[in-house]
Amino acid sequence: MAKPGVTMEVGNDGVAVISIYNPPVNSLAIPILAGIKEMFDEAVRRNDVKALVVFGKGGKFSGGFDINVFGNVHKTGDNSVLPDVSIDLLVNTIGDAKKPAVAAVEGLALGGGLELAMACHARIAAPRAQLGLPELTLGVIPGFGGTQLLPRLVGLSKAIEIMLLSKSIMSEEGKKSGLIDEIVSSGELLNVSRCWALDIAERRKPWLRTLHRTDKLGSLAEARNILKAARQQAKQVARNMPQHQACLDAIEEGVVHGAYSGVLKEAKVFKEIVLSDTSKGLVHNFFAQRATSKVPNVTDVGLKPRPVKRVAVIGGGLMGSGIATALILSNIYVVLKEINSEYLLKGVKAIEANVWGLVSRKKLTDDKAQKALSLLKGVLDYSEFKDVDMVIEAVVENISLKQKIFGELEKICPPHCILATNTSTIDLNIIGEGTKSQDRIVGAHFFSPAHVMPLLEIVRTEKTSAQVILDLMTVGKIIKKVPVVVGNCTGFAVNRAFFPYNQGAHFLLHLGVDPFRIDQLISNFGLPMGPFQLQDVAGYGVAVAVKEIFASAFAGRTFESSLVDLLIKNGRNGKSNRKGYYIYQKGSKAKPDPSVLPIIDESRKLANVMPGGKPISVTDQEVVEMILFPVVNESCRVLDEGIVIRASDLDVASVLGMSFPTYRGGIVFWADTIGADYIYKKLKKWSEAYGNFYKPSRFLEERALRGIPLSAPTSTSSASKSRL
Ligand SMILES: C[C@H](O)CC(=O)SCCNC(=O)CCNC(=O)[C@H](O)C(C)(C)COP(=O)(O)OP(=O)(O)OC[C@H]1O[C@@H](n2cnc3c(N)ncnc32)[C@H](O)[C@@H]1OP(=O)(O)O
Repeated sequence: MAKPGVTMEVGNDGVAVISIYNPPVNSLAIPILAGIKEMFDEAVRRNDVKALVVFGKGGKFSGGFDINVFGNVHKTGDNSVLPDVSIDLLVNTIGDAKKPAVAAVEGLALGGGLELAMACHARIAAPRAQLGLPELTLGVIPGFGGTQLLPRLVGLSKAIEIMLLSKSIMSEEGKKSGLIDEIVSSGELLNVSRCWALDIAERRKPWLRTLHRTDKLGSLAEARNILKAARQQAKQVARNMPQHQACLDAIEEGVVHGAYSGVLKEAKVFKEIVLSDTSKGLVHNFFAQRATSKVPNVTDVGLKPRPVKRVAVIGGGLMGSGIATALILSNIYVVLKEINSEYLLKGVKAIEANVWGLVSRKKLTDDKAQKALSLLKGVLDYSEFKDVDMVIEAVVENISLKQKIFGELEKICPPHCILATNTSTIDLNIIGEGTKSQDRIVGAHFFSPAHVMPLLEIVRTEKTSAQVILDLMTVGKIIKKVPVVVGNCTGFAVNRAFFPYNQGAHFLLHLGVDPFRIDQLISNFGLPMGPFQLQDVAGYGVAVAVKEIFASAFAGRTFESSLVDLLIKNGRNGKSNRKGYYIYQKGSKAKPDPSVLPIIDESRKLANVMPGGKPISVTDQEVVEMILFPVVNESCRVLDEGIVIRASDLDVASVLGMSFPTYRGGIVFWADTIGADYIYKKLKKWSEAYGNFYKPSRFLEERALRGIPLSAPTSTSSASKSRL
């Protein structure tokens, strides 16, 4: 196998082809950048070289700067290891070189990869190459000149859109916007790029130095307006994150004072912002997401995923219809089973509404919608189940009903068929109790709405086979979910770790804190909405259904009140009947409903948890902590019991399943930034004042006392308890 590196071949035509090889994505690791510089310098020196072509081997130009370097900077706090690429390599060596260079782009050119291509004097691309500057998703800004190069090629508005939204475009759109000079087939890519480079060298084509261009920038007044609007937009969509405004600062510097000044500003900001907590959280999340696809004894034992072409979904309710939607959108044939034609029709209509909803939001074309819906068949019996590869049961949370269904499935479905349940709380061993198919019973826990939310918790028992887990992971990826393999317990990883989130909010409310203040503070923290609004949106049925389950599974550390029952008794059902904690009117934002306060007072009286009968006084920070630290505490139990393979899996699950802010890295990562000791002491204090709901877990106490991060791997004694 060839070693990663940069090579150069000089042809008889006088073109030097500089090739990057660093699989899997040709990331620009520091030695690769050094190799590019070395080859460029040599090519410029050599008399037999007239022009250069830069190329990425293996079908990909480059996935950008090596993100591992950011990880190392975050560990050490030393940003001096970041190379000076923008000025030294891209401006001086490539942009201002005495010989022209053409980028031959295929597959992808992202981040530093696209910046390298933009510094060249022309870009030839293969069809459907992915082009983008996704640096902001890593909490940094483009740092190889991107903030200056892109606006000069595609204009300010388009460049800002690509950078601020971290939006990739295809080479076809790149051609229209001026980023790409010509699109040719993959087979012709190198030849056309060589000819183009020679044409520039021999003045048959213009020699355009990107940073010298101003033709796409517009007037200063126009630029100022565009930047002002972008800053406003960034304030709204990227609260609590510094990189969006920082990126605009660098762009503005270049517009006002010229490209070189902009590049210098960019380099300075880049080095500072890489040390931000936001970047630490986002880079952690990047690697954490990728780690979820590595499951010991499943993905490392040479198994091959079996094809899953036909799936039966049982139950056409909210979850079943969402799951069926996700499957047909990814070209998987679905048989949807319901118990009567009325429910079946409702389920099919819900799926159609999901699909056409995507069309109206321009996320799907008409043709693709028709194609997806043609893959759906509604049925009222099991006759179509004889040749399905997988069944996903998504009926109501009723143990005996699920047991009956799995007993029937075992008899009807082919022996290879995976038997999955979408239960969100019930123990899988109980569901499969009466069957002999426990090796193929697995949890496929989707989050609502299932065709939108990206997380798929794959729940396995001690008996689920590795092959079945691998197959479901593969299906998860095909339907564009992030599968996270977890162990079997009440609530699995996400609902288990987050049951104290809702209960903590209710506890605080019963201690006298205003629910609208709680919601505001939690949304300021970065969740899309506060716990009470979320409850309105999810519907009170969920709260009622899980109350008993959690109370018995986690006896002694739960908080229950009569509030939801009282709300329902008073004709409130949350968003579904437009009356909950908030009032919901068409076309306007949810508004706090003061008429809910007497109902809350009644519940407070019944719960009687306020010390001395008086509302407690808490700071804004304490409100957030009193809701999220109990979640950290339960997360500790999840880690201790081995419900997740690694702490970072819980981070990913919390971000994708609970919308915990990605830039905070995930629940465990965030907790470690605060420190186990601080969290332990706070919980201990509250448990003394308000009872066992806050009592620190054994795991948290041990980590706090020993000064070990919560994310550090569990000891062998704990690992031996693993449910995985
Ligand atoms: C100075 C500059 O302006 C700063 C930068 O350039 S920052 C980097 C900007 N680039 C990016 O953000 C791109 C990040 N990468 C991606 O989005 C995706 O990996 C991709 C679209 C390139 C490929 O996706 P996909 O085919 O699904 O493969 P994916 O599993 O994500 O990645 C394959 C492997 O490449 C690694 N990888 C991808 N991009 C990488 C990068 N830029 N640096 C280091 N490793 C990278 C992944 O970690 C993964 O490693 P693993 O197999 O050990 O888990």
